[in-house]
Amino acid sequence: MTKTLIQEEKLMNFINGNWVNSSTNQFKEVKNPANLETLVRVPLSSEADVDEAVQTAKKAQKEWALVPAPQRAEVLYRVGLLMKERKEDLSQILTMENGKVIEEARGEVQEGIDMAFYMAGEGRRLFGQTTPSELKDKFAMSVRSPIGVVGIITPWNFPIAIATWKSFPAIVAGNAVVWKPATETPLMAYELAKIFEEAGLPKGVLNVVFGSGSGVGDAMVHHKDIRVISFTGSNDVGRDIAAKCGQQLKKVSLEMGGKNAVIVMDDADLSLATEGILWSAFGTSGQRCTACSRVIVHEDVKERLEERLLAEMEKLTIGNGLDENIKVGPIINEGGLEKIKEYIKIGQDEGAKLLAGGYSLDQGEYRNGNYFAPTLFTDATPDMRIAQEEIFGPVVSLIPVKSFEEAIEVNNGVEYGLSSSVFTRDVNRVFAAQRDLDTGIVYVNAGTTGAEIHLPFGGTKGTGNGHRDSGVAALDVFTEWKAVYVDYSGKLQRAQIDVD
Ligand SMILES: NC(=O)C1=CN([C@@H]2O[C@H](COP(=O)(O)OP(=O)(O)OC[C@H]3O[C@@H](n4cnc5c(N)ncnc54)[C@H](OP(=O)(O)O)[C@@H]3O)[C@@H](O)[C@H]2O)C=CC1
Ligand SMILES: O=C(O)CCC(=O)C(=O)O
Repeated sequence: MTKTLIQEEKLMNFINGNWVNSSTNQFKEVKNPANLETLVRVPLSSEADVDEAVQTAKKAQKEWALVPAPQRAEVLYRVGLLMKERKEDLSQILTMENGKVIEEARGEVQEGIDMAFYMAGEGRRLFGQTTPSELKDKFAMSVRSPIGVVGIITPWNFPIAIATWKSFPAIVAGNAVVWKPATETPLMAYELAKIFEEAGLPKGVLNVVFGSGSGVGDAMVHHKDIRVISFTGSNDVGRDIAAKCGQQLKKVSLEMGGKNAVIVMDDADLSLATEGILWSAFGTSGQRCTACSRVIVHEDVKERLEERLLAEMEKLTIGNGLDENIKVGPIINEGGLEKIKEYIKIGQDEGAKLLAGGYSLDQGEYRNGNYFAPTLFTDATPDMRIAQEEIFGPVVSLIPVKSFEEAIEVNNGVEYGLSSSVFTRDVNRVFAAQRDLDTGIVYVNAGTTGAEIHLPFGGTKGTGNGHRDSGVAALDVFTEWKAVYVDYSGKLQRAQIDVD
């Protein structure tokens, strides 16, 4: 019944406010990971399509930048209202194309709605600074200026939320956007573009070009008129994009992988910790950049935690996320499934003890989908590959430690720095942990996922390059600071001279 929500058989690009065919006439089938049913065909566009979108965006941006920011914000406000009105349909389509369970899909769509209203508010803020001048009768201030055409490249795991984290601040700040969504999940992009169209966004301010990373994504990275690239995805691709942008002196914001840990101290509420681990390790089938894939546990509570986790894992229902009773949905595709299987073998070869899961499900009702059982390793050591590398699946490894200090060291001993969490009742440890955990996000007595949109989202070290999505911080990616001096003395005054 829900498949009827998808009205198109083939998608088109959205350029200059029109739905247009790609120049290649080539398509890829998009499948529902829960049953491998074909949902839609997505165009594989070309460099020429990217160029058309950029030229149109460039023209539209000049006008858009002159629209007062509070009016730009009104469009976002209407986008938020429309998203809210269509929340259930959007959530079901999201579950079909991505596989995440329906309650999580609703949560993701809600993030987009929240972002729309939050960024609409920015239209009446977009604060700059005023500051005294060194000279008499002179006024000094700094203002945020739009940058021009921005390119956003988004992944499949949060196909609507991440797009809103990037496109909403870009648009409210007066930029025009060219967006390449992940090929696996084009339907959310199609739906969001339709909503923008209905909300009255002027033609050309948002353009969507579907296609592969190596085709469309790379063409965007190299296009001289795209002045910023905001990317979320894997580390390899992010590094490559950063190098190419560096050569062109193009601003680039990167949000990449994670190897996030929950620390469970000897004084923790174990029932709460179990719940936090379960939700952040197996929610979205572990396919979150913030997913918990390590549990750093004090040796005194290790066995009790293992028992609790095993008992709760048995209750996890696996299947098609459209069923409200399902807790763990499928893996996005065959490639993702294979990668997880490889890591199970690596973990076993390294000597970690497999306590639960470790296999894919391919019989009976699971025959036509990409399902993997929630998996628990224990007695992993910090240097093992399963404790260092991003798996992007429902696999979590317990690493025993002897002290709080060791726990912090193990947490920080990975190349990534996105999210971390500590379960403890000791207020001194809470404050020391939030200071010493080298991650962009720290949770206390909660799992590693569940970011709120008005706080900065991103990580340290190999997770990014110092920029942030979400919150006011996102505006820094999509604006340039301009310093403005107004001299009203009526004479030429010179700063930077020695007045003594
Ligand atoms: N830190 C964060 O905020 C987040 C990080 N992630 C990370 O994303 C990864 C999973 O996403 P996944 O989609 O597999 O990542 P990828 O890096 O493969 O893809 C991300 C996006 O980049 C595009 N792309 C691929 N190659 C290129 C290229 N050479 N030039 C330009 N664009 C390109 C992809 O296109 P196409 O779809 O066509 O391949 C897709 O739109 C995980 O590592 C996860 O940790 C995910 C979410 C949040
Ligand atoms: O879990 C969160 O807080 C957000 C996760 C996310 O955006 C991601 O994994 O891409």
